Amino acid sequence: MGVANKRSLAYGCYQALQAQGAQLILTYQNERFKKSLSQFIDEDVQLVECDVADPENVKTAFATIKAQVGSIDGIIHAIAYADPEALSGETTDADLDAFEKAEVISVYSLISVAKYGREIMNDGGSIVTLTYMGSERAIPNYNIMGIAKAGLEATVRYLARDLANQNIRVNAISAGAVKTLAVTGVKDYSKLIELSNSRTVDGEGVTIQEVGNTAAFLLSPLATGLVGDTIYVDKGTHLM
Ligand SMILES: NC(=O)c1ccc[n+]([C@@H]2O[C@H](COP(=O)([O-])OP(=O)(O)OC[C@H]3O[C@@H](n4cnc5c(N)ncnc54)[C@H](O)[C@@H]3O)[C@@H](O)[C@H]2O)c1
Repeated sequence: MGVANKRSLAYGCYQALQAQGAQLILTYQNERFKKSLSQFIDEDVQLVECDVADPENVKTAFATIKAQVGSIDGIIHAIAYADPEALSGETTDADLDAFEKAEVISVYSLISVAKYGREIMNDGGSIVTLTYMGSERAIPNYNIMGIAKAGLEATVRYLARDLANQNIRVNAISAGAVKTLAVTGVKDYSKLIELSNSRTVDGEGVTIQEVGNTAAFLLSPLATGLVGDTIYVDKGTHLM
């Protein structure tokens, strides 16, 4: 869930999972994204509409997936949104509407995805979401999205506890900064990426392939020991 274009972190996940022979289904937000996907995604990959702003859409999307394939083994949730006006200045500038929107799309969506996804998920399944270090540190302009990511990481822990009775694992990847559509909403995002890259072990930013490979690992039985965790995949930025 969350491939917008070839720069998307979810596209790195798509590529990594495809390399492992997974059968993939992509969900897209609306027709505009579907059009974009159809230009570079293999024709045999199923595309299902799912605007997570309304949980009813999530319910419908998983019902559609059930009708098409029966059951699934994993979900990658790579979705977040906040109005660009809320991703600049100070946290007190954000109004309640902007805050609620960010929480609904970036946090509650993981709950609704888990709620309806678990109904069609096989024993031993795995759910992975994408988060960012702005959950723990006050990153310039990240503001309410940092608060949302803190909520998302807490959501991962609670879902991990609750889905354990179905033998489904839930984890998060905390990715380093990568230039994607979502990041361009953050004011001065180029500076953020530059600073982030300058603090990696070799001065080069993490790639979407590296993020995707970790996602493929987390979906696989190699990661059965990882439950409710947030794993940094940022080439060391969080340490420096
Ligand atoms: N790019 C980074 O530096 C970075 C770092 C750490 C974490 N992340 C996280 O990775 C995830 C993926 O973002 P990305 O950077 O690949 O950007 P992206 O713009 O490629 O992907 C964001 C996706 O969210 C989807 N989305 C937004 N609102 C939606 C809605 N209402 N319903 C359904 N889908 C919706 C968009 O359609 C898009 O596919 C996000 O959670 C983001 O916060 C990104």
